[in-house]
Amino acid sequence: MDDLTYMALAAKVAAKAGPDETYENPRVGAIIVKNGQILATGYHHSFGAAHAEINAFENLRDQTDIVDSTMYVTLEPCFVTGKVGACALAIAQWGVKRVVVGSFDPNPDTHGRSVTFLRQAGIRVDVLGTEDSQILNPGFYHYFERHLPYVQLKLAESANHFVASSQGQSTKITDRLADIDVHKERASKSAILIGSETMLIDQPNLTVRHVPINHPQPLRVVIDRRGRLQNKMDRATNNWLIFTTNTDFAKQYDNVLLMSHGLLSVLTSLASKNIQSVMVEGGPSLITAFLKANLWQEFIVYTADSILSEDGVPSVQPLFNSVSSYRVGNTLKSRYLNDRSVSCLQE
Ligand SMILES: NC(=O)C1=CN([C@@H]2O[C@H](COP(=O)(O)OP(=O)(O)OC[C@H]3O[C@@H](n4cnc5c(N)ncnc54)[C@H](OP(=O)(O)O)[C@@H]3O)[C@@H](O)[C@H]2O)C=CC1
Ligand SMILES: Nc1c(N[C@@H]2O[C@H](COP(=O)(O)O)[C@@H](O)[C@H]2O)[nH]c(=O)[nH]c1=O
Ligand SMILES: [Zn+2]
Repeated sequence: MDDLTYMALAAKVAAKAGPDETYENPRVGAIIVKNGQILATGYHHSFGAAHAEINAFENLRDQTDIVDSTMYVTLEPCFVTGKVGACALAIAQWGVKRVVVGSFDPNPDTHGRSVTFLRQAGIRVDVLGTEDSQILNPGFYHYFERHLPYVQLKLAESANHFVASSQGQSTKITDRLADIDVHKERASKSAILIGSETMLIDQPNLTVRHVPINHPQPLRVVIDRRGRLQNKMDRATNNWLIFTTNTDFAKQYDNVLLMSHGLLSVLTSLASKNIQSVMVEGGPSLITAFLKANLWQEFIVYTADSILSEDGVPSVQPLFNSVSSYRVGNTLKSRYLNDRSVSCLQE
């Protein structure tokens, strides 16, 4: 097998973890090859857990076999010690002869540094420049390359395209199976964002509850330009972040921030708080504003099989073709991408 085939295999191994499990960490796969034989594979299972390279090493039947082997890894090994030790340092000590990297790490803490370090340690390093890692981790690359959170818009609608049964009403649309899927989507994000009307009408929790997580809950964010939540601060306590243009409101609370230039300034502010990805969970007015401002990367719509009254709150109809559409139980999940270069391999 050639380098590209081994790398494609490493990407498949990386995809064994879901984005809801690795959260703000990238999904990474590694393969150890010697004399044309795959000796071990490994991947990053979950946020804060051992990295792919370490797991591959641990999975070797005989760890002395690592000497003079080739390690294929979808993403440049990490250079700095974070939640776990730096993989580049471990690899340099193992006696690996060659490291084949799929893509440079976009994180400036590592970018190019591990490749240089391993070469200086006498290891041959080849960077293939394959796209697997970008496809596996669109949010991770978007955040570090564009310095803005990856924005996923999301709505749940009835079969006849309404998001609520009437104005001022909260309506449960999705069933249990779809809710589990929604919560997996939530679990892969750093923050969940809603508009003020949704906050006032739905009084939502916006937590991950239907799937287990071993990482922090997403930050809950509301855009409330007029400051209508001013007298309802019992719900939006310190755990929530509120963006407003109402200076009096912003002066009163530490978790209420002034937004100066519309939605882009909200995203810029979130990026400065290390928020890598945001799920915008409605309502339709806010989703439309993100679409119009072209400040989105992905839009998912859950279409239930139920019918709501024609007096309901209309959903947002995407004017582009979905890149994937499949059933989650009785619900149709459609995914639309703004940047067609980002594929949907993460499913
Ligand atoms: N089924 C589903 O998936 C969902 C259904 N819903 C339902 O939808 C209904 C509410 O819908 P909707 O009124 O659209 O609610 P939104 O949550 O979108 O809130 C609307 C408010 O958002 C703010 N807003 C609008 N445009 C912008 C902009 N460009 N920049 C910043 N803020 C903006 C405005 O308030 P201000 O000017 O004060 O900032 C506006 O009044 C409810 O019935 C709710 O139950 C809600 C979410 C999801
Ligand atoms: N009604 C509706 C959704 N509505 C969205 O979910 C929020 C409620 O979240 P929580 O309080 O955590 O359950 C609500 O404010 C709105 O943003 N989502 C869905 O997947 N399906 C649904 O039927
Ligand atoms: Zn690492």
